Amino acid sequence: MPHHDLVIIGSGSGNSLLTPELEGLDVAIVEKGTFGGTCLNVGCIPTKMFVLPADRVVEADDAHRLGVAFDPPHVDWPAIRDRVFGRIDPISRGGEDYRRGQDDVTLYRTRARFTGPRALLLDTGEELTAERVVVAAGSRAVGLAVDGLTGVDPDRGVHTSDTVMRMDTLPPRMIVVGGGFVACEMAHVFSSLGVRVTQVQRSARLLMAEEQEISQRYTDVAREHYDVRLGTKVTTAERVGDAWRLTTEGPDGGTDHLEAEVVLLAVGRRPNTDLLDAAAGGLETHPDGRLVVDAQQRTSVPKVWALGDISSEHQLKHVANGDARIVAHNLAVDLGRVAGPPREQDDRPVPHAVFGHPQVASFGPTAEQLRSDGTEFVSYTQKVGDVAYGWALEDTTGLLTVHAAPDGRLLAAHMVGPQASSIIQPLVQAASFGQHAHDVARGQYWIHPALAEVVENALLGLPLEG
Ligand SMILES: Cc1cc2nc3c(=O)[nH]c(=O)nc-3n(C[C@H](O)[C@H](O)[C@H](O)COP(=O)(O)OP(=O)(O)OC[C@H]3O[C@@H](n4cnc5c(N)ncnc54)[C@H](O)[C@@H]3O)c2cc1C
Ligand SMILES: NC(=O)c1ccc[n+]([C@@H]2O[C@H](COP(=O)([O-])OP(=O)(O)OC[C@H]3O[C@@H](n4cnc5c(N)ncnc54)[C@H](O)[C@@H]3O)[C@@H](O)[C@H]2O)c1
Repeated sequence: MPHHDLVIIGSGSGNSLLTPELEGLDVAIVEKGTFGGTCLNVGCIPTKMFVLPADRVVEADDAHRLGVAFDPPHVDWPAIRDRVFGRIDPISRGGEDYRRGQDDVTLYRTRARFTGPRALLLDTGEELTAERVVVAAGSRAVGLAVDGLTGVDPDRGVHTSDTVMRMDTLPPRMIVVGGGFVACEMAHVFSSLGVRVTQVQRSARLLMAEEQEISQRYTDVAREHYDVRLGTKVTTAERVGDAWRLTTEGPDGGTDHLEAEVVLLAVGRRPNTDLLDAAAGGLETHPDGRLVVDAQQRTSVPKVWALGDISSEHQLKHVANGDARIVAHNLAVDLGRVAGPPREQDDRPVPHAVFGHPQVASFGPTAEQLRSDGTEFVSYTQKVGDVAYGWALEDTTGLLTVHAAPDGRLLAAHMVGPQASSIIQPLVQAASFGQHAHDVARGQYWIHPALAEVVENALLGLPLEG
């Protein structure tokens, strides 16, 4: 039975663990799916590459407000799709070939599950043991339990984000079920590319977890672009010819029927612990299936660490990468290759962005959460349309809300609007380093008349003490 110094389960963020400090170890990587994991192959990177042409279409359509008109776009789906995967697939293959070429790395292209602490059985029948194990097995899209919908079936038009980006042709109609990150980004992409999209969201707004006004504005804009059904759930599904007919129940209890060639299920992701027989490995899990880890990313079993979606409450790539940096360091400390102490998670804010139309970006609690926690705070909302670049953009919907402690510490920022994912970063920095809001605003020049003046003005608007 092969015994390795280190076994890594999952080649997404797990593949970035092998820093120079770990050189020379006998390492095994076990990967059951496409090499490189979710972000590279079916997640962050392809989705954002699809969002870009979608943004172009919306911008061109919107340009009449600036005095410029374009003809309706010609959308070449195979060209759009092949640009994306023509770039990504070779990176995945190259990464796999590189690992195969390393003398001290063994790649097992199959599923692993635990049979005991640091003991694994592969679907090929091979058994492995290891001195150290890192579980980086990620998460997967969940399905929808609805009568008539017998699971994800891309050949019959029932997709998740794993398959929808590789469709041969664009369908005339698509029903997107869900109102979170994936659903909103995909509804933006496919509606902009000419598909008649209906988004079905069981809650009262899209992106419900966002600050209420941001979620409301996002929902209002989405409704201008495609059909959004709020407070609506899918009750049954049936196949009608080449299409799906979904029966829905609306907020007033009334039923309706929606038809589309493609149904995209975007109703959340669950950690892959069940595929791993985590319990057999002695690994404790949270009620939602995540592995329990401490601040050093150690699981409940000695010399077994975990990182990324399998253990994190944030299913975000920058968080998985941060976890991987901690685990790589702590492995090196454990091996005596670098001096301690081990690294720990700190309380830095975790930002996220939704690359829909418009973009949404945020970190920290919403006003509602701050109030229910009894936190003392002050707020200011700066409209994008009220700064000079916002005039240039003719922006009517963008805004940035900042929440701060009365002493000037930034607690949260929530933005909807153009390039929100980048605009918000100076606020993430200020909050991460404990900078005073007014120091950030007045301790530097803000390029005029750049969009970042939204940040400057939001900070200056905060009614702080002193
Ligand atoms: C459509 C979409 C868009 C996204 N966009 C963004 C974004 O813009 N920004 C952002 O920050 N995040 C985004 N995310 C989230 C981000 O992709 C994930 O948080 C991140 O990829 C998680 O990395 P990971 O290493 O934990 O898991 P993964 O990258 O999923 O790696 C886990 C690997 O483990 C393998 N595996 C699982 N179980 C086993 C087993 N038992 N044996 C062997 N191998 C196994 C899997 O096949 C997989 O390759 C997006 C996700 C999706 C689905
Ligand atoms: N830009 C990004 O950073 C990005 C993009 C995509 C995904 N992600 C990550 O991946 C995670 C998963 O994304 P997601 O959009 O699948 O999940 P999500 O948790 O963001 O949204 C799930 C949505 O499905 C709805 N839902 C859940 N169960 C349902 C049911 N039975 N019927 C109808 N609706 C139901 C919820 O109300 C919610 O609107 C995100 O939380 C995020 O961390 C990040």
